[in-house]
Amino acid sequence: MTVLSIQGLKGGYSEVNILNGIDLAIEEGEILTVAGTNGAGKSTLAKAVVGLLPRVSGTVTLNSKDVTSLAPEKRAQNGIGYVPQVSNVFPSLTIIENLEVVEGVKDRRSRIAEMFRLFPALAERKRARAGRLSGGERQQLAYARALMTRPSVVVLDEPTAALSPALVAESFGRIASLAHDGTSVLLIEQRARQALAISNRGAIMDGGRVVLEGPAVDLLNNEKAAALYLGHST
Ligand SMILES: Nc1ncnc2c1ncn2[C@@H]1O[C@H](COP(=O)(O)OP(=O)(O)OP(=O)(O)O)[C@@H](O)[C@H]1O
Repeated sequence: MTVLSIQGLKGGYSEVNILNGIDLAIEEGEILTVAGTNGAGKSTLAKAVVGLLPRVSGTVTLNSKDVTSLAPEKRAQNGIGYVPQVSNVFPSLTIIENLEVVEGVKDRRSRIAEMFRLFPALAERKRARAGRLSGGERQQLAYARALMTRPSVVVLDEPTAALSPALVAESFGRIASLAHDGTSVLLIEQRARQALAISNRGAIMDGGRVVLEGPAVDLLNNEKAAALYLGHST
């Protein structure tokens, strides 16, 4: 079943389009990696999907419902989770407070308990202020916040960007298990090879367009993709 469908998406921050017509779809429990050059429009695509891009045309459909005209809060309530690249937690609030302030959560107590089960490191430090957490803990909290509403799809914008190398593999493992549990993932990543290695499908953006798309394994073996977009193999 298609969970998220993006059709003919164009838009930007002003009258100049950054996205020049994007068509993508993600099935249930699938990870779709979006990679590409710097400035290709990957973060802008993430913003368009979650409702934060000021100017868009085209459609975003979630579980067969057209959510294009919905505000970000409504999209979240409908099942789109988002972990932005920066500002993804409230530094002055404690871990537990960061979870308590997520809007649109029905069974809050049990969801918080579930998040502490999924992220035991957060449970241990639940009264610590988010601003005092390590990069890895902070990211776990950002994931937990995004998962509070039981999203059908989570949009992760460069989740490994601020992590030490030791934590990168752990982060990809966490993303894989999210999808294994049935959550679809739109994964924006600079570490394209590692991201594709845990993905079902991949798309490569350049100049606001998808220039290559297909099964992740095909992209990993595609010489053009490797030479132009995937960088070193480490
Ligand atoms: N808030 C903004 N206002 C105006 N232009 C912006 C804004 N954010 C990004 N842009 C522009 O949109 C274009 C695409 O940026 P975007 O961040 O989406 O690229 P990206 O593919 O995510 O790149 P990177 O991998 O470097 O983060 C760039 O030309 C950028 O300068």
